[in-house]
Amino acid sequence: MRYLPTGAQMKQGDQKTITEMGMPSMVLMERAALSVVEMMESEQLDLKKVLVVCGSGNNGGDGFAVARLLHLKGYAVDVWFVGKESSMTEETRLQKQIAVHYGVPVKERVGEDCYTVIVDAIFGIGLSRQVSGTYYNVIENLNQMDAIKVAVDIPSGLSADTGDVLGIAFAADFTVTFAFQKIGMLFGMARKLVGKLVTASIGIEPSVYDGRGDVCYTYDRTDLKNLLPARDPDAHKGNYGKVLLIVGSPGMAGAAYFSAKAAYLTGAGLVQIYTAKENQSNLQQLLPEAIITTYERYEEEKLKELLEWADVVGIGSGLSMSETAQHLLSTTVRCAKKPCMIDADGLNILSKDRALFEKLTPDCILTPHMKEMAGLCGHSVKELKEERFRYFQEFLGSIPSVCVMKDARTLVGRDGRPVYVNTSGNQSMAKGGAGDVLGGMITGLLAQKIEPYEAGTLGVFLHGLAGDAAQKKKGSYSVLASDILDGIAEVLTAESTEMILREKC
Ligand SMILES: NC(=O)C1=CN([C@@H]2O[C@H](COP(=O)(O)OP(=O)(O)OC[C@H]3O[C@@H](n4cnc5c(N)ncnc54)[C@H](OP(=O)(O)O)[C@@H]3O)[C@@H](O)[C@H]2O)[C@@H](O)CC1
Ligand SMILES: Nc1ncnc2c1ncn2[C@@H]1O[C@H](COP(=O)(O)OP(=O)(O)O)[C@@H](O)[C@H]1O
Ligand SMILES: [K+]
Repeated sequence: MRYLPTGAQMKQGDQKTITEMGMPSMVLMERAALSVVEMMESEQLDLKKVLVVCGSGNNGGDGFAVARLLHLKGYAVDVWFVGKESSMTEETRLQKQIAVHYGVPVKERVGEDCYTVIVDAIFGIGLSRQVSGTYYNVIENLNQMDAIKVAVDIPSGLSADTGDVLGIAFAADFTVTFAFQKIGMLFGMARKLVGKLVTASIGIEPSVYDGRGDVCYTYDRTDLKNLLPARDPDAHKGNYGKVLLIVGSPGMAGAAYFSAKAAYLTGAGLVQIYTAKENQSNLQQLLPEAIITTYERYEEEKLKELLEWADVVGIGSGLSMSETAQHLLSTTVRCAKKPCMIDADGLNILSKDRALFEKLTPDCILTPHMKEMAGLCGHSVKELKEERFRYFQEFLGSIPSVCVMKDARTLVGRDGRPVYVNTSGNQSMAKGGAGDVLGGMITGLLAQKIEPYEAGTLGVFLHGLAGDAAQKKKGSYSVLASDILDGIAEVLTAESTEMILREKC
């Protein structure tokens, strides 16, 4: 697990390390600068002639230290100081003095010199407003130079909170960020402008955020071994839960197939699909492992019997918004009294039926994509994209349930719990059926007695890993939902083989 702080949270982390651990700010800065130099050398950048562009804040201080370290290693370095003397921080003033004492050339302007590498240390996480005037011109000028571009901590001009470009931003080939990837780097233009990202450890420990519910986090592949439910050698299918999937209207057998197969592949013990009669023979052929039960019209007693049978329920994928679908959802939400994942048309129905919305429980997980989320929370997709965290938190405050807001960077949350931001997955997954697979995976995890919030975070993470495995085989254009299904098996096979090996050691 790794934290993804905002700019303000990162500053608190810096301060806590300085005041509570007694780590001097100048030592953090030295380590920050060392990590930038180390990256430049390990990436074998052509360091024949380096320009380090420094602002007045501590980002500029890092820059002066980088310049000094490179100079001491014998590389030709110039510093271009573009900040204001009057607003320099104490550390930056000191770093500038030290650099000058060591003989680093500090220039007020740069001429026609050709640089092989440009290091951007103008603004870091302290950028607080739109970039304009001279700073704008400098960044525009740097972007036009023909050199490898390295950003210190974050490309200048990018918001560390949202990834928005505040007027103009440095377009980096490499960014060395300190202690933690900042949350803004995952969104918007930041994904293009950060270039290759290196996160350098400089002495600010993750424990600075322990116990705080307001700092977002993500998972990495190494977390899987602690997250996956154990498989008992004495187990029988009953141990891994009975899943009821109420999915697939006429012509939508695919949604039922993808979600049911995903639930099985993620480890569920037994899957029953309750679907429209028309889908029966297709589904029986596609997935003989599933129990197929069908309806021609809404039958309350039959549905209640199935809800009684199930340990967990998934409803909505390909369900349509017919009257039958509305009855199915209404009875499920009101009567299920067990973990319940609601997806797709289930959410569209919910957004039009406020009385039913009020019946949501802590056992429910909603999995809207941005358009479905817009219907649920009453804000447009554009507004959601601009202020995703604000509206997501607001929505979480209005329901007792877990919400998985799907996008290129999916968020998972529950009121009172930190927001998980997914960093697995890729653009090949922007295809019909990918969401049905996710719904099935989350339901499959619920069936293995994983709590809804954890089933949401783990399901989303695994789904992205499965998409990454699919992209490795099929590239960015040709991945189908069925390839993501294959990806689940690939990721879990690798993980369970490792588990078996660990147990044998
Ligand atoms: N010990 C530590 O703390 C460590 C910190 N570290 C490093 O420090 C960085 C954070 O440093 P920071 O907080 O000093 O802010 P930074 O990003 O340099 O910029 C602030 C300056 O920019 C100015 N300014 C802002 N917006 C502006 C605009 N649009 N247009 C014009 N000016 C604008 C602002 O001016 P003001 O708002 O005061 O007018 C102020 O002068 C961090 O990213 C990392 O690199 C590491 O060494 C690890 C240890
Ligand atoms: N560019 C992307 N990067 C990462 N994940 C993506 C990307 N595009 C789509 N996905 C994932 O694929 C799934 C698509 O879900 P959804 O829109 O509900 O699809 P459908 O309704 O067609 O099944 C979501 O889990 C989403 O996070
Ligand atoms: K920078």
